Amino acid sequence: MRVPAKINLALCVGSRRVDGFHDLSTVFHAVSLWDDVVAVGRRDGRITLTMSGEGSELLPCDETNLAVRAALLLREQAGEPGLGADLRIEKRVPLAGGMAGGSADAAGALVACARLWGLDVPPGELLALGAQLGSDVPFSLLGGNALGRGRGERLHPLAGAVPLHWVVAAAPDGLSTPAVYRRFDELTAHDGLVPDSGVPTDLIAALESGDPREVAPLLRNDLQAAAVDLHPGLAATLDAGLAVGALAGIVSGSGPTCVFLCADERHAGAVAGGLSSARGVRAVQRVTGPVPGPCAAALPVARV
Ligand SMILES: C[C@@](CO)(OP(=O)(O)O)[C@H](O)COP(=O)(O)OP(=O)(O)OC[C@H]1O[C@@H](n2ccc(N)nc2=O)[C@H](O)[C@@H]1O
Ligand SMILES: Nc1ncnc2c1ncn2[C@@H]1O[C@H](COP(=O)(O)OP(=O)(O)O)[C@@H](O)[C@H]1O
Repeated sequence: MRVPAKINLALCVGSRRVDGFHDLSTVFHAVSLWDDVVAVGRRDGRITLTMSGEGSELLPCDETNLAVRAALLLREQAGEPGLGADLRIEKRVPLAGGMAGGSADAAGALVACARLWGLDVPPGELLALGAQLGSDVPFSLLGGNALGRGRGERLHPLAGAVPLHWVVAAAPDGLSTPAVYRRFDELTAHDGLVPDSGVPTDLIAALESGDPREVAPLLRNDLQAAAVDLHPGLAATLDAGLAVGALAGIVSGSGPTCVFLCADERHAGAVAGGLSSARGVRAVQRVTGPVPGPCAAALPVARV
């Protein structure tokens, strides 16, 4: 089961709610960088996990891993405690990079286990289970382009199938999502700013046009200042991408991965080449989006 990473073309962050989450309007965009999740049956009712690839040596394989939690939640929901599985994950999405790799693994485990165990779970129910595991998990199931509201879990699929070309610049380390949201709260309070989670309608219209030059000036990430504050090297990475000709550069979600929008495939090749030796950039990859998630047909495309 191949599950894509995401970037946020717009991440409009509102105030912190009483439950500790922030209200959002975010335009999710799934890109061609995937974690692979496989579930193989076992008869002893145990759920085990082995991981390889990007950052996997830093992750526990016990019941704190999002993929194991996903399998346990699905089994509990099915009311079949005897169901077992060996989960195997090949990671390619940068760990703690703001590209929702953990959410992709949880989404992959839900779908792979549902198939393995022969459970007929309607896609809408899978999305609801995903939302219990993390705010980004429903989008990892859906993929494509989607507007996320609430804490990011309420999804409206968006039109816009023309591929956009991106260069992804991974950082040598990760950033903690809660720490970035906390820094966002501190910075907005300090600067007297009013957080605004209004829907970015201009960006949504530009995305529908498929013209990267229309999309570029409308990319927006309200968490970017907080991520750069916690990881000052990101400012140089963003500058380096613009210096080698990217149409626009932005921190992906809570960071520290930076993504650069390019005009077409050739341009992406040139930008990737220019960025590959930039200081503070661990790895550079070219990707396109949108790409479908494993439950792509779960919801109809909406007009917002
Ligand atoms: C910032 C975003 C943008 O898509 O993703 P990443 O860039 O980290 O991948 C998301 O909002 C992250 O979603 P996800 O990583 O699933 O977060 P969760 O597990 O639900 O929550 C982790 C923590 O992040 C904070 N959080 C998350 C979502 C939200 N709308 N408001 C928040 O304040 C809370 O502190 C929460 O305890
Ligand atoms: N299977 C998993 N893959 C990645 N991270 C996981 C996984 N299970 C739990 N986590 C936890 O989720 C955190 C966020 O990881 P990740 O989803 O890669 O980044 P981000 O939230 O920035 O997109 C990790 O630091 C780790 O503690």
